[in-house]
Amino acid sequence: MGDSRVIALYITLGCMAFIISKIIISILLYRRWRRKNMVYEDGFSGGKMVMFRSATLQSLTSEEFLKKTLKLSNKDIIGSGGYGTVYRLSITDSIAIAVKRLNKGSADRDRGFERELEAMGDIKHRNIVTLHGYYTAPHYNLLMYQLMPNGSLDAFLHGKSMDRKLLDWHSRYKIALGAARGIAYLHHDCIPHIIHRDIKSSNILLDESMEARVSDFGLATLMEPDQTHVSTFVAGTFGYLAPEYFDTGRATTKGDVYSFGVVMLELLTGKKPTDEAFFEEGTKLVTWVKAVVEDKRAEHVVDSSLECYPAKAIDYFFKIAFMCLEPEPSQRPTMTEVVKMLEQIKSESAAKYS
Ligand SMILES: Nc1ncnc2c1ncn2[C@@H]1O[C@H](COP(=O)(O)OP(=O)(O)OP(=O)(O)O)[C@@H](O)[C@H]1O
Repeated sequence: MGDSRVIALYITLGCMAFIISKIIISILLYRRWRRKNMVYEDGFSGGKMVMFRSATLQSLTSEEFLKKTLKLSNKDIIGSGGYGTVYRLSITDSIAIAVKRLNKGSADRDRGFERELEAMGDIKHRNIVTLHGYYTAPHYNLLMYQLMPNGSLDAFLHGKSMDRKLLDWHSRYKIALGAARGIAYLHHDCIPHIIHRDIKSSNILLDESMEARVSDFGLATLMEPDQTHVSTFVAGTFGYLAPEYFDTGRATTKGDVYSFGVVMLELLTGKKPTDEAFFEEGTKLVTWVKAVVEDKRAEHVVDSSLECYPAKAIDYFFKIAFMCLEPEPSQRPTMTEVVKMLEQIKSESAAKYS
């Protein structure tokens, strides 16, 4: 009897020690989380929110936005790049936006930064991702973009192989034409004209109907990219940069045309221009495709996921891409001319597939 009491006492003491240690651990964890959160909150406090004429977010207040932003966690991340991390932020049950948090210290916080953002906020085009507004604080800058439910062209082409199969010839053609229209608008219809400087498949986003929307324009001119991000060279991304850029370092509309030509080849071949295999073999996507197509073996470079495609239309698509990829910038067409040439394909063959 005496023994069983002692055992019961030991069990009770053991349970109490276990519960007390759990409570102490929880308090310590909570205090650590609170401290971290306060540091995070401090980084955002004292900021300013600017909204452009956005019907979607008209009633969103700065406090509400901040409250929601502070709740963002890793599970809300939809992507990250050289300039920061992109999160999905729900505003209401039916409305969500993409918030890009620019890496601490990478943004130029002076007035010039805001002026450029305001210029971007004025741009409304069906092939350009809308910038709803921004929040600028002492330690962070947040950009609020229209959320693109189908992510980036890059993820579609180089992500899961199933996704690539979903991109038939007609979808690829439609994406090329939409992106070309968006870039042409930046080059020729915006005042002042805008040079994108970083045209690539990860900056071509896809809306709910797989229509292309150009994103990230202007960011390359707004700030120096993150030092640790290897794919970004001054402004722009290795694999997409026009050859003259390496000599002059000057961004031009013809440089964007070249990068668009690379995206066209990416669409047709399904190959990533930044693929290490090209560098290892001392070549690039452009050189490889040109050599094979000139050898009249175009079918060898066309993406094998494209099971059925109109050969004539593909030939013309290659021709347009090579015009964009002319080494001499003055020989390249303007983006308006590219749009016109792509539209000709539509009237000739794409209609068959729509
Ligand atoms: N508005 C958006 N809607 C949906 N997804 C987005 C949006 N903006 C960005 N993303 C996703 O986040 C990823 C990262 O975007 P981000 O612009 O930060 O970097 P990147 O373009 O991939 O690279 P870099 O910063 O070097 O240009 C994109 O590839 C895309 O998948």
